[in-house]
Amino acid sequence: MSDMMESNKREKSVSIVMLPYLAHGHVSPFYELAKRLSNKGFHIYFCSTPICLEPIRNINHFDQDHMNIQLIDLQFPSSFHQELPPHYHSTKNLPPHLHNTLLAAFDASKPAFSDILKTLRPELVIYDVFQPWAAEAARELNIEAVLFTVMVQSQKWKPGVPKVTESNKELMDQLFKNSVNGMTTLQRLFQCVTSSSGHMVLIKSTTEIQAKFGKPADVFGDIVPVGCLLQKPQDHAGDEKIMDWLNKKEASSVVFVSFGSEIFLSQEEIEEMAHGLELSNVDFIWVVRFHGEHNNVKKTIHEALPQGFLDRIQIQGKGLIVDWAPQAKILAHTSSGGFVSHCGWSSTVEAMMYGVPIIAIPLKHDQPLNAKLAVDMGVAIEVPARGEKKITRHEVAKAIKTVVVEEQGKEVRRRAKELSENWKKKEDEEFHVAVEKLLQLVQQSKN
Ligand SMILES: C[C@@H]1O[C@H](OP(=O)(O)OP(=O)(O)OC[C@H]2O[C@@H](n3ccc(=O)[nH]c3=O)[C@H](O)[C@@H]2O)[C@H](O)[C@H](O)[C@H]1O
Repeated sequence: MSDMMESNKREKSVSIVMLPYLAHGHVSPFYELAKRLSNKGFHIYFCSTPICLEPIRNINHFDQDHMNIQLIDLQFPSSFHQELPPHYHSTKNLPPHLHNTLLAAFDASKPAFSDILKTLRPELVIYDVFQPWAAEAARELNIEAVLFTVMVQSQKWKPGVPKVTESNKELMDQLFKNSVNGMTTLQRLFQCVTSSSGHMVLIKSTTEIQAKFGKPADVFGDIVPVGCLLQKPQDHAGDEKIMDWLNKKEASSVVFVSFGSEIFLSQEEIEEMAHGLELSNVDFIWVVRFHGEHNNVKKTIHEALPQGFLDRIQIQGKGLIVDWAPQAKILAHTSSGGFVSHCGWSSTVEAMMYGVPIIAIPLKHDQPLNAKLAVDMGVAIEVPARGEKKITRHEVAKAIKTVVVEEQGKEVRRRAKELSENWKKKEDEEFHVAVEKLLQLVQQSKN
C-alpha cells in the first residue's frame, strides 16, 4: 500500500472534536482547519454554540465537498439563559459588559462538552486558548487534546509583571487583570498550552511569520504552523450587489475598510473615517459594524455618518456602506488596491495571502502587535489610532492615497504581491507536516 494510501487509511480511523472560542475571528479559522483536515481523511465533529454555528450551517449546504464534517451544538446551562439569551452566545454582537458572563457560561458548559465526548469517543480534541477545561474533559476520558491558537501573538506573552505602554495598556489589562472564575486571560492561555498533548501547539501561521517571532515564551513547546487557513471565498446571498459594483472598478483602485467582527467605532471615529475616505478621493467599500448599544453611537447609520455623506457617495458612485461583506472575495478581487484594517489576525493574513497592502489602524487586543508585524514584513503602513492618538481624517486620507495611488507606496504594493506569491507555493507542504505530527500523536496514544 502506497504511503499516501497508508496515511489515508490511518486518517480514515481518526475522528476529531474541534472546539473554537465563541468569536467569529476564532470560529472561522477553526472551520478552515476542519475543512483541510477533512480533506486529509479525518472525520470532524465541529462543536460550538448554535449562534456560532449558524453562519456555517448557512453555507454548509454549498460545501458538499466537506461531508465528513458534522456540526455539534453545545448548550450553556439554562441558569445562564436569563442573563445571556442564545443570540448572545457569541462575541459577535455582545455588549462589552457581558464578555465575562459569556466566558463564565462557556466554562459552565464543561459537563455538556464531556457528555459530547462520551457519546462521540473521538481520538483527538482540538481546542482554543480560553477553555483549559476542554483539555481536562478530554484527559478524564483518556482522549488526546491539542491546542490550536489563532492569535499568533500569544506565543510571546510571558508571565510576570508586564511592561505596560500607552499602546498596549488595553491588551495588558485584558491579559493580566481581567479574571473569570479565578483565572486571568493569560492564566487560561498558559493552562491551555501546558495541557496540550505532546506539548504541541498548532498555530495559524507560516514558517516565514514564525521566523519573525524568534524564541516563543518558555511555556510553549513544539509550535506547529498550519498555514494561514485562507477562507475559500464563499458565495452568500446579497454579495452580488457588492461584487457587481466592484467589477466595474479599475484594477487596484478600490480600498476595502473593515474593523473585524467585534469592533464598533465610536461616533467620532465614524465621522473621522468618513471624512478621511472622502478626502482620499479613492473609491471604497466600508463595513460599518453597527450596534446602537455600543459607544454612544446614534441609533441609525444615517445619523452616525456626516450630513449628506451617503447621498454624495451614492451620486458619485464613490463608495458602498455595508454592515457585513464577503471580505475574502473582495480582497481576492483585482479591483482591490488597499485594505484599511484593525489587523485582527485573520484579516492580517488574508490581506497578505491575497497580496493587498494594508493601512493598519489597530484598536485593541493583539491588533497593535499584528500591525507592527505587517509593517515589519513590508506590506503595511500604520495610522496610530488609540491611546494618545485618535483616528484623524487627514492621517486616514494621506495613508490611503499613499498605499493605493501614490508613487511613495509603490514598494509596499510590490512587497504585498511578492509575499502573496511566495506563500501560495509553500502552504501545502507546511500543512502536511502538521498532519503527520497529529497522526503520530494519536498513534502513540494507541500504543
Ligand atoms: C483572532 C482574534 O480575532 C478577533 O476577531 P475579529 O473579528 O476582530 O478579527 P479577525 O481576526 O480579522 O477576523 C475577522 C474575520 O471576519 C471576516 N469578515 C469580517 C468582516 C466582514 O464584513 N466580513 C468578513 O468576512 C474576515 O474575513 C475575517 O476572516 C480579534 O480581531 C482579535 O484581535 C484577533 O486576535
